[in-house]
Amino acid sequence: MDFLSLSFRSFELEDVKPLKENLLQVERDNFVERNDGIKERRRKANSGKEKSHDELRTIDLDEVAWHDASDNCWLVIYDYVYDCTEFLKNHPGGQDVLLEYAGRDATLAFIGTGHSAVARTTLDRYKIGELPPEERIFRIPDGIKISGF
Ligand code: HEM
Repeated sequence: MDFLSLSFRSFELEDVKPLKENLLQVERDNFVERNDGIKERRRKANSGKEKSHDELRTIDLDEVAWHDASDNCWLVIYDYVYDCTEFLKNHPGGQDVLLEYAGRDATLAFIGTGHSAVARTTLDRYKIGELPPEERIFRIPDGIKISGF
């Protein structure tokens, strides 16, 4: 009986060791796979961002002016065009201040109200285009550089 149980135990221990090692290896492989997946998604997201920035649509002031209503509200800030229609109801400063500038340039109002870096980052979500070079007033050679844009 003693001999039997001893030999059974030693068989058990030897059997578990490689199993544990296999499980650890599977865990390691999964981790590497997950990590590679995350890296790949980040790489794609970043390259997408750069691409969309390069391919920004040119929108002139005349087209912007047509979007001056609460269900269709575009703003120009620092020569970029933003579709703020969806953002109107979420703006911490209220809808009215945005609607005052619907369809036109709101750069000085935006800068003048001392928006935070968070607000400037929020802007990125709504960017749809930029003014043609001949209509820009800030982003021209030797123009005023506004930090954060
Ligand atoms: C799409 C453009 C805009 C975005 C994304 C935006 C975003 C924000 C955000 C995130 C805040 C919270 C405070 C902060 O983080 O700075 C804020 C506050 C405010 N915004 Fe805007 N904003 C925009 C345009 C404007 C414009 C054109 C005006 C015009 C005057 C304005 C007036 C205000 C005011 C007065 C507050 C202060 C609210 C308070 O503290 O009670 N915003 N905005």
